[in-house]
Amino acid sequence: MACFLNCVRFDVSTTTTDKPRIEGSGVTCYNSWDDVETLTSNFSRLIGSGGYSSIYMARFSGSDKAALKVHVSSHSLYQVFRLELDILLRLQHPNIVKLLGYFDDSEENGALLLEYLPQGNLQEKLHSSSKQVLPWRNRTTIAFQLVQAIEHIHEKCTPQIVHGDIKSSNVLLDKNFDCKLCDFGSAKVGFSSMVQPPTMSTRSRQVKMVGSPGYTDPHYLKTGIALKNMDMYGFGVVVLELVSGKEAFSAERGEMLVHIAAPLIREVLDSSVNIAEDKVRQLLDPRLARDSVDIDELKTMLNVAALCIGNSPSLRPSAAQVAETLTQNIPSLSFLSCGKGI
Ligand SMILES: Nc1ncnc2c1ncn2[C@@H]1O[C@H](COP(=O)(O)OP(=O)(O)OP(=O)(O)O)[C@@H](O)[C@H]1O
Repeated sequence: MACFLNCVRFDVSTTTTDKPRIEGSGVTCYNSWDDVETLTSNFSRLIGSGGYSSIYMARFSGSDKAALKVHVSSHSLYQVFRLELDILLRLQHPNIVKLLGYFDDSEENGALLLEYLPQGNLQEKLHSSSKQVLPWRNRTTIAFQLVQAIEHIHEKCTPQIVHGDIKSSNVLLDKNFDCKLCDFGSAKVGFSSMVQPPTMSTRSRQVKMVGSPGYTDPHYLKTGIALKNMDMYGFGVVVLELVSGKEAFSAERGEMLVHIAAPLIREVLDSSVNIAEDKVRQLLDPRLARDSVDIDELKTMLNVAALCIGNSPSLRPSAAQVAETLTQNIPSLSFLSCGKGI
């Protein structure tokens, strides 16, 4: 927290005495930095942090828990905040984190008030040393809900949105372990998703600084063009994490999960349903009891992951196709799909 507070500039000129106002969408617009301080009891509890922001526990309407995401104060990061705000103002989906309010000084400082997700992020749930193991049923449900959120931004929003940073730490979990996609700070909207980022060196055709290790589509690294199937690649890696309980990238061993899983993935793609059960189970998270995991469901999850991380982006399935495959092959998901299409 200390680091964050050093970075934020508390500019008195940005503080006005205007009262918060509730906009048409039901989102509250806070006009004063004092309101932000009050919401977080003066930034007293840090609950998460990312590359560009710190997330504090907040109280919304005096009592309900909420999370306040404060972007580091700078002119360039203000654009990241504004992008995330504009996107969240447009989105309403049960598997996408809900925006409750925001503060925007129109120059450098911005904060997003979000619904609070008490179970934290999926990365911590899967890879922390906690004894609590996420059951198989929750893992398949999370995969399905995540792909529904992706389908929503890809297919049901005009203009379309490419999230650009699908990874397990951007998947939050509510009290029932239902998933909510968050962090739209790397998103690309409409035609901007086709534009090469400025970090692209035209001579070497190498993107200098993009993506999260272990999750970034190699095709994006080569071309710098953010397409929907880049999100499907990140999704495929998250499915591999759900299956194996292994991290997408182990800094300790310098190892990527996609490389560890590559031999099995190749076999899955070659032989699909005929692959030997023992072989498939080799990648399964050893913390899951063998008989708690149906072999056909496991094969379906692996098959989906394999197709999503495939080398040829144009052959990757769409989010809608993955959602359909999952519901057709994992019976416990069929009742969830009844509420689809929000
Ligand atoms: N609404 C929320 N409820 C509970 N925890 C949250 C919430 N939003 C974020 N967090 C926590 O804070 C972490 C960082 O959030 P987020 O990914 O939005 O920040 P970021 O700065 O955009 O990160 P990145 O470095 O990935 O760009 C999450 O992984 C999660 O642990």
